[in-house]
Amino acid sequence: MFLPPARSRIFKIIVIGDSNVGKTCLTYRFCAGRFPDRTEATIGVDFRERAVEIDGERIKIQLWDTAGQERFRKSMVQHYYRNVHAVVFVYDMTNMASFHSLPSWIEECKQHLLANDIPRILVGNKCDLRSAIQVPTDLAQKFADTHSMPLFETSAKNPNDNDHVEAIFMTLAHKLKSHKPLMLSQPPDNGVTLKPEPKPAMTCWC
Ligand SMILES: Nc1nc2c(ncn2[C@@H]2O[C@H](COP(=O)(O)OP(=O)(O)OP(=O)(O)O)[C@@H](O)[C@H]2O)c(=O)[nH]1
Repeated sequence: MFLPPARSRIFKIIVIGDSNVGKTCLTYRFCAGRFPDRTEATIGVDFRERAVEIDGERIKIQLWDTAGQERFRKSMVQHYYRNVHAVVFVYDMTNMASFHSLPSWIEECKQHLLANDIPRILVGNKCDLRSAIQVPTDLAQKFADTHSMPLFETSAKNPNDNDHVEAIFMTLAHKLKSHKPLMLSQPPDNGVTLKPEPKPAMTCWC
């Protein structure tokens, strides 16, 4: 008897933070395995997806790369937060203002997310720009502790950090596996224009 293959469970993760902190580059690094050749300011939301295998189960990680610029996100905000399984807050380690913006991103999240127990992580990006770093690790760690989030410092650009970017999203994926995810056969259509990336050939990092 022919049995159709089981559909993968899908987890929706939103990536938020100020404009220019590297949200697009981080999501691209995880889904395509490399730094993008060029990026432009995200308008509304971009969407990337990657299938991974955890403990023998294939799951799909759907990354919602949101616009950091207020004028590009206004009308979209309610769509980002629908059915979210996890949140990644990103700041730029070379830009203190992006770190100081984090409380307002956390507040926005609080206003839109119904469940309080959604996994959240904090990512300081651009650690490759060593001489330009403005946000000390101990300050970021204190902030992360206050908000009960794990902190990761990484670089979407430095190829040596590829494994680290992997680890960040895979840590989330492991956490989510024990949560109750959405079962979807295609990206949700909430009236948002989603731009799927070409499917990269990826293997799972474990
Ligand atoms: N040196 C360095 N530059 C980075 C890194 N990540 C991103 N950038 C650069 O930072 C700039 C902004 O990156 P994006 O990924 O487009 O930033 P974003 O947060 O998605 O910006 P919005 O779409 O406006 O919200 C680009 O010029 C990237 O090349 C990194 O890890 N290191």
